Amino acid sequence: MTTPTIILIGFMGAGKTLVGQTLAQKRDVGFFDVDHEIEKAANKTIPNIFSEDGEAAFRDIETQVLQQAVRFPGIVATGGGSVDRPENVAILKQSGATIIYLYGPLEDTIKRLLPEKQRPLLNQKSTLAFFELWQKRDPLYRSVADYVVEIVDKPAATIVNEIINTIDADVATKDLLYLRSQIDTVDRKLINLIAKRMQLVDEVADYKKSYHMPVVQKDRMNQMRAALKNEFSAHSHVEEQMIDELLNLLLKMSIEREREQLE
Ligand SMILES: Nc1ncnc2c1ncn2[C@@H]1O[C@H](COP(=O)(O)OP(=O)(O)OP(=O)(O)O)[C@@H](O)[C@H]1O
Ligand SMILES: O=C(O)C1=C[C@@H](O)[C@@H](O)[C@H](O)C1
Ligand SMILES: [Mg+2]
Repeated sequence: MTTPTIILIGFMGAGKTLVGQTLAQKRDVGFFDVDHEIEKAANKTIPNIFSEDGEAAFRDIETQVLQQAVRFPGIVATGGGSVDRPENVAILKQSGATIIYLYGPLEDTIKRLLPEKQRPLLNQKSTLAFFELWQKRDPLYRSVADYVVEIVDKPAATIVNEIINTIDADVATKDLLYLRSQIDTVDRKLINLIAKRMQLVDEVADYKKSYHMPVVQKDRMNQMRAALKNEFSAHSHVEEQMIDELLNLLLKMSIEREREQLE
């Protein structure tokens, strides 16, 4: 049986190269990185192609390499601009390959790229122009993708497992898997936020220790609860009971943590 082609698309920094390499190792198939092949074809780095030959020359080579990539038996990581040209969109759509969009909000992907300084467009463009580019590309990625996988706050290994579950699933469950992919992202965000809350609780404990204040301050707790119920009263997905139960848990955890530090 021939090895199918799986193509990863998405904005720069989404993790197409890292996730693609990990996925290829896990599936024991070959890996083709479009950016890497462009550099080999031009015999220079991407920043040098942009600065010496210009973006249009880069895009010409990208289209040629993309034509080879869609026939590669294994995992393909594209460049972030693979949907910029209508002819590339057509190549991807007609490829018959399984196309996976690694989706993450712009700010999360940019944060990863800032230390690397390897993406010429990130250095050239203003914040606004960069945001516009992301907004223009997002629907294009979605238009060619068979599956969308949420990447935010997930390690590469988790994303790889999600991709494997997604491509091995039947078509009828793909929408359910995307909803679950989004829920998994929200869960990771929640845990990161709770960790941040506990960090603040540690600072409050230090403060209370310095000023010899009691851990439990009933007025403050009642006031927090009332304010949240009031602010979210019109929200169709937030019930009072939910606020009560979540706050009970958060306050219990916080009080225990403060007591450990104060007593
Ligand atoms: N899920 C992840 N968790 C943590 N770091 C990640 C993750 N995915 C990618 N990274 C890191 O983010 C940076 C950008 O990732 P990568 O080069 O794979 O992105 P890309 O989508 O291939 O970008 P480009 O379109 O520019 O080629 C790398 O340093 C990589 O190690
Ligand atoms: O988003 C883009 O246009 C680019 C992304 C990178 O993968 C490289 O292909 C290059 O830096 C351009
Ligand atoms: Mg890459």
